Amino acid sequence: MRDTSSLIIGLMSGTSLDGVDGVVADFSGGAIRTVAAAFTPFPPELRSELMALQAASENELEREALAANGLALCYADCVRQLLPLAGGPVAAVAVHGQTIRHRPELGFTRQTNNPALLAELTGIDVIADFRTRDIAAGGQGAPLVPAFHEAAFGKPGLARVVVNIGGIGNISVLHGDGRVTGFDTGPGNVLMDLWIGRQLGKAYDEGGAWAASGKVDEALLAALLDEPYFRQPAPKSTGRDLFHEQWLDAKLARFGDVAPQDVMATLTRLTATTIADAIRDEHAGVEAVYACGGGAYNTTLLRGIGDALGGVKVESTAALGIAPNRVEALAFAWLGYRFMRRAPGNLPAVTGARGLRILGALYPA
Ligand SMILES: Nc1ncnc2c1ncn2[C@@H]1O[C@H](COP(=O)(O)OP(=O)(O)OP(=O)(O)O)[C@@H](O)[C@H]1O
Ligand SMILES: CC(=O)N[C@H]1[C@@H]2OC[C@@H](O2)[C@@H](O)[C@@H]1O[C@H](C)C(=O)O
Repeated sequence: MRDTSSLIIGLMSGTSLDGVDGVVADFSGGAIRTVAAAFTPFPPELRSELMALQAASENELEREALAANGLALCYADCVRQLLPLAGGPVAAVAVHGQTIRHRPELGFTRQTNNPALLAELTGIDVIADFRTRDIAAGGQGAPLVPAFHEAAFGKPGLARVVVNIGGIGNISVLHGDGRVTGFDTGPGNVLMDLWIGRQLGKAYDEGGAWAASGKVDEALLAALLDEPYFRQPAPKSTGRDLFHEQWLDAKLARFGDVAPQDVMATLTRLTATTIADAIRDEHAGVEAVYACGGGAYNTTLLRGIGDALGGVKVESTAALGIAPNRVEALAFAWLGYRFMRRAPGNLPAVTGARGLRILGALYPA
């Protein structure tokens, strides 16, 4: 492996299933610097196949393998956009893959991917499969970003929370004394995206404007909050395996008379409340909350989190120097860098693993 270069490409495609976020990161001299960023949307057929593979279906072995090949083409496309902007030789591509099942309680998680094909297409070392080793060590295999959040945003003496609001939400509590805790809080945008897609044919609620036009239905909110996952102690992680369309429809069944924009306001409040409750349970006196992931662009949601925390300041990670839509790809570049140095990437206090583990597997160029 050419570890003379500290330039790593990180690629993340998350539970929102919108496409691939990529960055070129430079870790020289202990710094964390984004050199370039790119986004490759999924072709609509790939997106709908990846969505279908989230649940059991006919002939899924073959279909998963074919989807993995399609995914590798998208990843390669993102790498091709990034390479001319890198400004030097890239040592490795660190790629998350696409989660299609996450069942740590059964001892597995599946990020579909074809890293061998990506190595073939790019001619660069590929590091993939970041979650399975943590699960093998008894952990959840998720969330993995808290270690990166501490490295990038931690500040001694300050209690900060970083909340990633993608399809699913997860918090990293940086206690300011070196301790880091965190877990998946539940739905981030996944239910909101489902609802606005069904009602208005839009991919998401831009800025949270539609939610802001409705009012929260307290009875529906109580029904949505009546979910054992929210009460389960950490370590815990979740995904579309639990928070899917059927989950939402079962909850909505008794509330057919609630206006669509009020349902939207209530789903937005659900995400805000579960995140705020999780933060409060972890730390009584956080000084600031920084949001990343696409949900950081939803001002109604951020206002909801701040209000639920009694006025704690909630702003995006841009305030700390990293654009919210780049944080996850940067985190996987960082995990790739850790792998190259054979340094552990997991935090047992977060995932529940028996110990620190080196995360990832190498597919040489
Ligand atoms: N301008 C915006 N206004 C409101 N919401 C937005 C905006 N931009 C993005 N989003 C939301 O963010 C989502 C994408 O977020 P992101 O890319 O962080 O998710 P992900 O990485 O796929 O998920 P995860 O972190 O769960 O793996 C979109 O589906 C949408 O709901
Ligand atoms: C299994 C899986 O892909 N989990 C994702 C998902 O998206 C958000 C949340 O659920 C988090 O647990 C994780 O992603 C981030 C990047 C993580 O591992 O920290």
